[in-house]
Amino acid sequence: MTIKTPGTPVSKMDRTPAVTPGGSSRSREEKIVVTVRLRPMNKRELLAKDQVAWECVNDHTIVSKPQVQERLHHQSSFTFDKVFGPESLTENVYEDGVKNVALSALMGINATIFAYGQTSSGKTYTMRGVTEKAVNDIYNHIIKTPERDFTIKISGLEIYNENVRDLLNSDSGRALKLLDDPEKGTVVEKLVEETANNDNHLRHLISICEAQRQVGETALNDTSSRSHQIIRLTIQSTHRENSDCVRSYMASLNFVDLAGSERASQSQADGTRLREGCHINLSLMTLTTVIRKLSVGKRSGHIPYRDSKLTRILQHSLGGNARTAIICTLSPALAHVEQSRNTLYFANRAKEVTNNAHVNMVVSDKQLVKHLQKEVARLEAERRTPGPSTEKDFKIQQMEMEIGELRRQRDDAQIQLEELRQKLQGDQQQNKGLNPFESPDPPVRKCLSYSVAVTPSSENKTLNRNERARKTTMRQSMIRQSSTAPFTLMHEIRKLEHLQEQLGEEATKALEVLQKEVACHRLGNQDAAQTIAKLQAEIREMRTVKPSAMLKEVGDVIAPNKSVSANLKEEITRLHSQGSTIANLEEQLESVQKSIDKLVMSLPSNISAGDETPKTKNHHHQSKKKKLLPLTPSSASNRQNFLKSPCSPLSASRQVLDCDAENKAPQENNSSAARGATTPQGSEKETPQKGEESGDVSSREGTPGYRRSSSVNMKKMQQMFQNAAEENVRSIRAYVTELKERVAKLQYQKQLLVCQVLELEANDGAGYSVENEENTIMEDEEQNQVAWHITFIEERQQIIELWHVCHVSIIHRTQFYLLFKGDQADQIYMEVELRRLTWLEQHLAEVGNATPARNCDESVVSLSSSIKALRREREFLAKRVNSRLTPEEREELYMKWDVPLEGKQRKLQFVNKLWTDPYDSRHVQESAEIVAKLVGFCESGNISKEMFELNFAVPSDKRQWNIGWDNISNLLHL
Ligand SMILES: Nc1ncnc2c1ncn2[C@@H]1O[C@H](COP(=O)(O)OP(=O)(O)OP(=O)(O)O)[C@@H](O)[C@H]1O
Repeated sequence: MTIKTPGTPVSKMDRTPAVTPGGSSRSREEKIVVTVRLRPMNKRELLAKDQVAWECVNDHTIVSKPQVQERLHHQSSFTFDKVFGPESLTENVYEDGVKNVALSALMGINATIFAYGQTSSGKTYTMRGVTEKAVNDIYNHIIKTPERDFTIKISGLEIYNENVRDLLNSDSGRALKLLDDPEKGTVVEKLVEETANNDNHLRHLISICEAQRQVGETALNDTSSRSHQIIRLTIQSTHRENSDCVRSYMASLNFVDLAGSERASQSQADGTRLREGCHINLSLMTLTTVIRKLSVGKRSGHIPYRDSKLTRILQHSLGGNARTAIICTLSPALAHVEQSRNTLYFANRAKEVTNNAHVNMVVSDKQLVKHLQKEVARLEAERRTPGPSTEKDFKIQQMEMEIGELRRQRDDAQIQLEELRQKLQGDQQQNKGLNPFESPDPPVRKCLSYSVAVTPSSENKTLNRNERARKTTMRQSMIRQSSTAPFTLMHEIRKLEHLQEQLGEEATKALEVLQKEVACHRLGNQDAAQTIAKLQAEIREMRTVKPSAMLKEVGDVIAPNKSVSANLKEEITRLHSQGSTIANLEEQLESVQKSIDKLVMSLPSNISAGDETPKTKNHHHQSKKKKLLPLTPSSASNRQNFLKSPCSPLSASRQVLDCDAENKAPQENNSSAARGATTPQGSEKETPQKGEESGDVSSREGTPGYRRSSSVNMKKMQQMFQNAAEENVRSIRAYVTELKERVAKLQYQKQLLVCQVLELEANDGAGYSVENEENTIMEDEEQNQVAWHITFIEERQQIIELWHVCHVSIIHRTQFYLLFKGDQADQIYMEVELRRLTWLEQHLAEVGNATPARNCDESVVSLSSSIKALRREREFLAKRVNSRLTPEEREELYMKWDVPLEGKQRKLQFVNKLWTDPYDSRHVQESAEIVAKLVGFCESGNISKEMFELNFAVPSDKRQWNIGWDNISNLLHL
C-alpha cells in the first residue's frame, strides 16, 4: 500500500468555498504558529547546582538572565505566539498553542504539530500530552457531529539514521523507500495504515508506535529518542444523509516528535549514540536550513527539502498546504544555554514561514462513477442525434438562411442592373441625332467624381478589364446623351454596381464564417467523441485501479458540478493565464532589472571613478552573485573589497567630501563635511538635475558647475549610500550565516565520516555504500581534519586501553583525557603518548615481575611496581574524597557507583572503581571528572598541554617512562 505524504491532496482539490475553522476562505496563507516551552530544572541539573538561564516575562516573551547576556553577547529577548514557563501544564500548551491547528484537520485542512529542541528539553513529554489531548478533542467533535461520518486512519514512522521504519509493522524490519510521485509529492512506500475503530483503539495504535521507537540512554536523557517520529492521522468525513453530495473532507494531522539536537561532548555520545547523533544533527540542520530559507520568503531560491528524509516527508508542512504549529522546548539550565539560544533562533526563523493551507475535498469514487456514467450517456446521445436541437446546429441553420437571403438580394440586384442596361440601350437608340456640340462634360465629370468618391478602391479592385472597357464605351455613348437622363441612369448603375460588389463581399465573408463554424462544430463533435472515449477509459480504469490512487485523475477529468467541456476550457484558460502571468512576471523582472541598471549607470561617476573602479565592478559582481560566493579564504578578501566598495556609506561619503574639499571654499567645505558626517540622510533641499546625475563629474573637476552638482546630489547619494550600507549589512549577515552553516555542515560531515568508519569496522567493510556522494567531496584541509578526527578517536581508545593494561596513574589518565579532546594541535601529544605506552606495554611484557628495570633516574619499572604505585595513588585520592566532595555528592556517587552505604572503606572502594573499564566511554568520562574533582584539576586552569610534552621523554631516548605515584606528587602541586 502506498500512502500519500502529509499535505498532498488525495484527490482533486475543490476550491469552492468550504467551512474552515477560521472562516470560509478558499485557501489561507498564514504564518507557522510558534510557541516556546521552558521546562523546569530536572534532577540532574539541580544536582549539578546549575543556574536558571531563562525567564518567561510574560505570555509572549522569554528573556535570558543577566549572567547569560554577558556570556552570550547576543539577543537576550525573544517573542513568540505564546511562551510557556516551567510551571505551565501540557494542557495549557495544547489549548493555547496548538489546538486550533490540530483540529483544522477535522475540516479538511492538513495540520502538523512539531516539537523541536535540544535533547532532554521535553519534546517527547510535550508531544505525548498534546497527542493525547488532540485525540480526545477529535473524538469529542465526532460525537458532537452526528451528521457526518468520520473515518480515522493512522500510520506511524520513524526516521532512524536516515532510514524510514514503519512503527506499525516492526516485523518487516527493513527501511522503507521514499518515492517521488509527480502528483502527490513524496510518498512512503508500503507504510502500513490502520483504521481506528474508536478512540481507545486509536490510543492503542499510538502506543504501539511509541513503543517501537528507538530510544537510548545518553548522559543527558535516560530515555532519549534517537529518531524522528511522525504519527499521522488521516481524517476523512462525509455527510451521512446527503447522498447527492459526492464530496468529503480529507486531511492529515501529523504529530512530529523530533529527535533532539545534541552535542557529542554533552551527551557523551560514542559508538552507536555518536552515529545516531550525527544523523540526527544532520537532518535537523537541513530542517533549519529549510526554515531559514523559507523565512526569507520568495527571495530564498532553492529550498533543500531533498537534503534529508525528514524534510522530504514534511515538505508540505513547511511552507505548503498545511497549518503548522511548532513547539520549541528549552532546558532552563545555564549549562545548555547555547543550545537553548540556537533553539530560539530556529523558532524566530520559523515565525516568518508562511504556509498556504486549503480545504481538501475529495470526491467519493462511487458517486463519481455514477456521475461520469450519466455524463457519458448524455454526450453520446448528443453526438448521435445531431439536429436543430443543439445550439450549434441552430446557428448554422440561421446562417444558411442569411446567406440564402443575401444571394437572393444579389440576384435581384443583378436583374435590376441588367434591366437598367437594357433600358439605357433602348434610350440610346431613341436619342440618336442629338446635337453633338452640346457638351456633356460637367454632368459626366460630376457623375464620375461622385462615383470615385464613393467607391474608389472597390471600383479599381473589382472591375476587370472588360468591365472597364464596357464602362468606357458606356461613358462615351453617354456623352452623346441628353444632360439629365444619362446622369440619373449612370448614377443608378453605379449604385447598383456598388451594391452588387458589397453583396458579393458580404456573401463571401458570411460563407467563410459559416465554413469556419461548421469546421468548429465538426471539431467539437470530434472533441466530444474524444472526451467520451477518454471518460470511458477513465471509468474502465476506475473499476480496476484502487479508488484512492485514482481519485486525483478522476478529479482532473471532471468536476462534479461542471460539464466536461467547461472543465477543459477552464483548464486551458488557466494554463494560458499562468503562461501569461509568468511572462508578465518575467517582463516585470526585466524592467526592474533595467531600472536598477539605469540607477547604477546614473550614479555620479566620481563615485565609481578613479582608483576605486575595480572595486565598484567587484561590488556589482558581488551583489549579483552573492549567493554564489565561494567560501574559500579568498572570499574573505573579496568580501572586504565588497564592503569597501564605493557604494558603502563610509567610502562613498568620504569621496563626496573629498570632491567638495577640492572645490569648495574652506568654510563651505567644513559645513559640508559636518553634514556628511553627522546627518547621513542629509538636509539638502535641491532637486537633483538630470545632467548632473548622469554626467562624468570627474571630467568636470575644476569647472564651476562641478561644485554645485556634488552638493545638489548629496541627498540622493546619501540615500543610495544608506541603501548600499543596508545591503552590505544584509550581505554580511547572509555571508556569516553561510559560513556558519558551512562550518557546521563540515563538522557534521566529519562526524558522519567517523560514524561511517566505525560502521565499516563493525561490518568488516562489507556492503557499505556512500549515500551522499557530494558530501564526500571536500577540500584537502577538510579531509585532513576528518582524517585526524578519526585518528584521534582511534588513538584515544588505544591509549585508554594501554593505560589500563600498564596500570598507569589515574591522575595522569585524567589530565591527559580531559586536556586532549581532538584539536589538531593535539596530534603530537597523542602520538608521543601512544609510543610511550606501546613501549611500556612491551617492556612490561618482557620484564614481567621477575626482572625489574630501572630507568635513567634509577626508578624501578615493572608490572608490580606500577600496580603498587597505582594503589598508593588510589589511597591518596580516597583520602581526598571527604574534603573535595560534599556529603550529598558523595551519597549520590556511592549510589551510582554501587558502593555500599555503610562501611569504613567506602571511599577507597569508591576510588577503586574509577578508571577500571576502558571500553565504556561513559565510565571513562565520569571517572575522569571525579578524579579531576578530587585532585582539584580544572581543564582550562592549572595544567597545560605543553607540560606533557616536556615531562615525557620519547622511548628511543631509553629513558623509561613511568608516571607512577612518585611523579604524581609533582603534578598535584600544580
Ligand atoms: N515540562 C516538563 N515538566 C516536567 N518534566 C519534564 C518536562 N519536560 C520534560 N520533562 C522531563 O524531562 C525528561 C526529558 O524529557 P523528554 O524525554 O521529553 O526530552 P526530549 O526532548 O524528548 O529528549 P530527547 O531528544 O533526548 O528524546 C523526562 O524525564 C521528562 O519527564
